[in-house]
Amino acid sequence: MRIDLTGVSVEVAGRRLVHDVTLRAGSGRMVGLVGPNGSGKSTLLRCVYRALRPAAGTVRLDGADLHAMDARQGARLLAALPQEAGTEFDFTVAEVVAMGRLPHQRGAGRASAEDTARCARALARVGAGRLAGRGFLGLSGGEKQRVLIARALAQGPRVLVLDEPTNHLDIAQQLEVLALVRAGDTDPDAADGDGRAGEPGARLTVLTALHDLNLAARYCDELYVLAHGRIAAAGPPYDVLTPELLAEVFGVRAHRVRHPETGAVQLLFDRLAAPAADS
Ligand SMILES: Nc1ncnc2c1ncn2[C@@H]1O[C@H](COP(=O)(O)OP(=O)(O)OP(=O)(O)O)[C@@H](O)[C@H]1O
Repeated sequence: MRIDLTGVSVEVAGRRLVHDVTLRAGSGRMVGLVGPNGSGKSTLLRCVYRALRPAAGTVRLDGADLHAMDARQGARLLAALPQEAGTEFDFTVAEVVAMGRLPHQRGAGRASAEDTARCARALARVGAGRLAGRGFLGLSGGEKQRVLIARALAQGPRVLVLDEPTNHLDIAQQLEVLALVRAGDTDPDAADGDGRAGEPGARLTVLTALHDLNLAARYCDELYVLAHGRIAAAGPPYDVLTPELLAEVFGVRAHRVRHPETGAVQLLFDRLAAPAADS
């Protein structure tokens, strides 16, 4: 499923934080949103997963206006993992993952045997099946993140929106979580409450904010760079992450080197002189 943002601007408390963003993630593509702290990544993503409405512009899934859909319809197509997501109540892991099935349930929302099986499958896919009976609040940051990804997968979406999914993860977990998301496909048994099945094995479309530029370049098909709430550059990762752009947007001097075994490009960074402090 394709996601198109066209001329999206976002305002919070009367202040325009995101200006005129046009972005496309083609069906099955993984698109990264990178940019310095405060550049507007979370604000833009909040608009995509409908925590905010755009002040201008549209967000479309295969051409259909996401903000015109009812909440359940939208939640069957798009699942999100917001930054600092979680729950303040001490639910079990199985209960947290089961929340992903709510958009598919009718009336009082009783879980069917199929819902339960899909939740177990989602937990197994993220390698967290053994955590099902544990309390969510007692998990480590990395375990919580896996469980929340399982909840998003259990939702049976076509599109995943992730805000810094590697936050709090050690390096091995970062690589594993991104590989998991990258390889994610729509659940082949994803018949929803209307009996509509996802295309079997179709790849999920992923839009994710990431801070680590090497990880973003390694896992994403395309990158969009945000600076001061506007798109500064977009395209294939190493076309976008030029030394000039990295100096201008991130204030770093970048060197490209090759991984000695795989030959993959790696970026090394040095801080450029910090800009003069505000007077
Ligand atoms: N509710 C709010 N009220 C006022 N300003 C806000 C609000 N939310 C965000 N901002 C401001 O909007 C700007 C963009 O914030 P946002 O969180 O979208 O950036 P970000 O690129 O995700 O940053 P980070 O990389 O640090 O997570 C920041 O200057 C922030 O202070």
